[in-house]
Amino acid sequence: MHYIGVTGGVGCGKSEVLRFLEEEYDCEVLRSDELARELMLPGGCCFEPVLALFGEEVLGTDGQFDRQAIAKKVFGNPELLDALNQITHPAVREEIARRVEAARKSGRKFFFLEAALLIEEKYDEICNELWYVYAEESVRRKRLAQSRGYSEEKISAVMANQLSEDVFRKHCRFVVDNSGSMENTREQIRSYMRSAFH
Ligand SMILES: CC(C)(COP(=O)(O)OP(=O)(O)OC[C@H]1O[C@@H](n2cnc3c(N)ncnc32)[C@H](O)[C@@H]1O)[C@@H](O)C(=O)NCCC(=O)NCCS
Ligand SMILES: Nc1ncnc2c1ncn2[C@@H]1O[C@H](COP(=O)(O)OP(=O)(O)OP(=O)(O)O)[C@@H](O)[C@H]1O
Repeated sequence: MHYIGVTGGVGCGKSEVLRFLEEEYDCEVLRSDELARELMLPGGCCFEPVLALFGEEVLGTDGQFDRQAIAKKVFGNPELLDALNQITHPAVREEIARRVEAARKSGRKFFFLEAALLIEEKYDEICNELWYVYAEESVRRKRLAQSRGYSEEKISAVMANQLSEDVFRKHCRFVVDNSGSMENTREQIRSYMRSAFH
């Protein structure tokens, strides 16, 4: 099984790329943001420790975490973001390993893992290769404002906690430029897949 990590900064198009891969190839895909979200639900292994870190003020009326309230706190405060990461990352890492093993046993050809933090978390040592989904910053800002209503300040705060384009490029074997249409992006991926895994 080829184990491929898909990374890139906020709003570059990782989720769109995974959606395409899921449709087109015999693969299992895993979105680590989604997994972290599951583990932070009431009853999940990260719920109590995260609650202890932030207090009841980050709980919504439904008893689940209010992600916006947490984002507001952590993206302007590196120590607090670090404390959150220390709770979520080991749990996410363990669950990823379990799911990769299950996919391997089931005979899948590819496993795609999506995460913004693959390089920081040293997944280049764990995956067979990393891909970088790149898109021009102005394009990312426009898409995030339109689709998620993110403010300029929120986007800047998240970007300030992420790696520079140079570092992403240095660690990744394949760079897909998602600044244009999704069809253009799909063609770049098809072409790489043909040449790398014919
Ligand atoms: C801080 C939270 C509540 C913000 O939620 P929100 O829905 O507003 O934003 P979203 O999850 O879409 O993330 C926005 C952007 O920030 C990036 N990001 C998310 N968590 C982190 C982090 N811990 N460190 C750096 N960047 C991060 C995301 O990849 C994305 O690019 C949420 O991201 C979270 O619970 N993070 C902790 C879990 C985690 O570590 N996730 C990363 C994958 S392991
Ligand atoms: N090529 C494209 N053309 C038009 N819109 C796009 C394209 N690629 C992505 N988008 C849109 O841009 C937004 C951000 O893309 P996406 O959610 O895939 O980014 P992401 O990298 O997964 O973000 P995050 O880092 O927050 O997880 C989405 O609304 C998505 O539909």
